[in-house]
Amino acid sequence: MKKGNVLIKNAAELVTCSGFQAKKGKEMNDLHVIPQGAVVMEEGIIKAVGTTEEILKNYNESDYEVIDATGKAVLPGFVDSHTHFVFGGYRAEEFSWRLRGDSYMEIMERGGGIINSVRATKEATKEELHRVGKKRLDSMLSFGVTTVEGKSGYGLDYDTEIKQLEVMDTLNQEHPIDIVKTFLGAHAVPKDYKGREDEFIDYLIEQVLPTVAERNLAEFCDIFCEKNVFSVEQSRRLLIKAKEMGMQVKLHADEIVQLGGAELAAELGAVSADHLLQASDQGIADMAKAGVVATLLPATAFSLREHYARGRYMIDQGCAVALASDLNPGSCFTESIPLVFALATLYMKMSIEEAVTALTINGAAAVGRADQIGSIDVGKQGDVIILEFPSYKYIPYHIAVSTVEKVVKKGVLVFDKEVKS
Ligand SMILES: N=CN[C@@H](CCC(=O)O)C(=O)O
Ligand SMILES: [Zn+2]
Repeated sequence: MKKGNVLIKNAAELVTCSGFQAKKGKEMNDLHVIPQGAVVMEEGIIKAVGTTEEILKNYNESDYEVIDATGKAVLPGFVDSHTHFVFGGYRAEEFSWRLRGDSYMEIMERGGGIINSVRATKEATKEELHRVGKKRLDSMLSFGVTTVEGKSGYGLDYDTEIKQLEVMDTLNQEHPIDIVKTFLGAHAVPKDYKGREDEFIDYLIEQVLPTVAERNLAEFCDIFCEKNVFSVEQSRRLLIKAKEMGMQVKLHADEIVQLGGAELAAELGAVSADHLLQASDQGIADMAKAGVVATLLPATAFSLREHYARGRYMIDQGCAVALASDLNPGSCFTESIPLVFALATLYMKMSIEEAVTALTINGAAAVGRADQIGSIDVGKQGDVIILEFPSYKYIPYHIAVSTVEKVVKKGVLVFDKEVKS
């Protein structure tokens, strides 16, 4: 039997999330569920999808590793489309300061925040970053994540930004989770460039971006477009150059202050704009029109005790919404997909169906891979999860606890809660 040949049968619900592009507005409620479903994968690619009766008529079980999913729901693997999972050090002290009342930006403005992680990441060896990165990927896999986006941004200089991207490259080759790399050299203003932000953007454009693009070290370029970080004009300048060098673009937009990041994302044809807690009505309308995925990060709002992004309103305005963890050492140290589900459904007024879409096909769209992953469709990569419960509705219902029992990646069983190591 060839590697990657799997037949999963008798799924109480086969939640296909069928589609090859982002789902917008009302489409987000449509999960395309097949009761008593089955899926066949050959050499890691989905070959057939249907009811178990149909599939067993046409495929011989002896040719496959068979997984009996009786009483269980099967879904596409989750796509966590916004993380900063490769970083050195921790910032637990800052968390306690925030509990005391200090704000995220106050800590950043007095020289803490991202800059603290930059120092620790510069000091960390590649081996250390690899070890902690792998540990975090293992944890994500246990939550059913099969593809993750990972950003650099804790270097802010050539050597450390490249080091982070290279570590992600190695992990991508070794770990079952696929990693989509994003260059976030403009994540904060380094101390030496305070007040000279334009020169720092010039430095990134002239001295770092060309290597990232030439060596194909990242598919995306991102920027923290925020008051007291990088302006709309600086963001536009960097991202236009990144596009000219063949990269796709994303933005950390309108997180703390309404700056016009959502409007800029639409103007530039960004693949996604992320955070969006303060996005304006006009920005949301522009994003819906331009087809920019709105990537919402409710665990960050929760951790910072901010109000949540207007997910319900964005969907009602016709946006495609994705959800992601935002795993990072500062504003949101969690890889918990169940927490994201709980917050999106309970506090952002998203239906369970919309939340499932946001973490599967729309997560895939947010990393430019909706044609390859994010749904159980013939021709796509065989990335699926099997829950320990019969319906996808158990995901947020079992509050903040993982319901994922098994993970199949490219047709291979890579995580099984039942098998104790
Ligand atoms: N907001 C900016 N960047 C990160 C936080 C990074 C950090 O605090 O280390 C985010 O997406 O939440
Ligand atoms: Zn981020």
